[in-house]
Amino acid sequence: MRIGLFGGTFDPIHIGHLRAGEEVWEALGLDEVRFVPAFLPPHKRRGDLTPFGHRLAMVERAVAGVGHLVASAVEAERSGPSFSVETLAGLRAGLGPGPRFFFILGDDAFCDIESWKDYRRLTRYADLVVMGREADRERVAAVIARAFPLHRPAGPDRFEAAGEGGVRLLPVTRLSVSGTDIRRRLAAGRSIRYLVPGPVLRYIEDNGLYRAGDGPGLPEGPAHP
Ligand SMILES: Nc1ncnc2c1ncn2[C@@H]1O[C@H](COP(=O)(O)OP(=O)(O)OP(=O)(O)O)[C@@H](O)[C@H]1O
Ligand SMILES: O=C(O)c1ccc[n+]([C@@H]2O[C@H](COP(=O)([O-])O)[C@@H](O)[C@H]2O)c1
Repeated sequence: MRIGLFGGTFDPIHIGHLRAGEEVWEALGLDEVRFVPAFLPPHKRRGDLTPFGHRLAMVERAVAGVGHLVASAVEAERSGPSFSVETLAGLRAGLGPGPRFFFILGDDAFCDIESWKDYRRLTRYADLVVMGREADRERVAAVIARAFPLHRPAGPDRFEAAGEGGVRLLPVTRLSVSGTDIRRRLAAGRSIRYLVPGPVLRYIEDNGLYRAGDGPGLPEGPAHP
């Protein structure tokens, strides 16, 4: 079984994440892509982070009825930050050597990977799939060379090392949508229709999320500079 794991804060999940997950599923012939909301995102210590239960509920609604896209609560109730290497090691321990995992992340997140916990161990448990634009290929290749020095080019967009998961660059459509922009629009009382799936929009409205003054998600400015 080939399982994609797409981690994120997902505050909220939006059409950019969903379209990217769909394209990775299709391009790599995966059985499923699991969207994994981080219980405590290691690098996003926003005081206004929406509670995990709401972020997971929005992911569940976003993928409902799509068999190959799945919501995963694997990082729920983790004590301390949700380090990806621990998530992958836990999944591997639970499921054995059978499934092949593909950890999916954007090139923005990947270019920061040298600050992640035990990042070199990630390829012990999974292949890394870096979604990005062709234009950013050189920048990503430079990070791969530094962060995964044992991985050697094995094709234009693939890097491999013996006995390890590979690292590959995969161009996907990057819709110009972000959680930050969505939270700002909602805090300003503006529409986010069509930036998130209808059931996610309804969930946000029904639960009063991201509203100025009383919601749990009230960004004052960029989530990160
Ligand atoms: N529009 C998009 N298209 C494809 N991938 C995206 C897009 N936005 C974010 N990602 C990727 O999804 C993963 C999770 O992102 P995250 O949940 O932080 O979303 P975000 O929209 O960037 O949120 P925020 O604006 O709050 O930082 C990261 O690997 C990121 O690179
Ligand atoms: O393991 C780490 O040290 C680590 C540091 C930063 C981010 N991550 C993971 O990367 C994914 C995207 O994170 P973010 O902050 O861009 O939403 C999400 O699954 C995070 O848990 C993981």
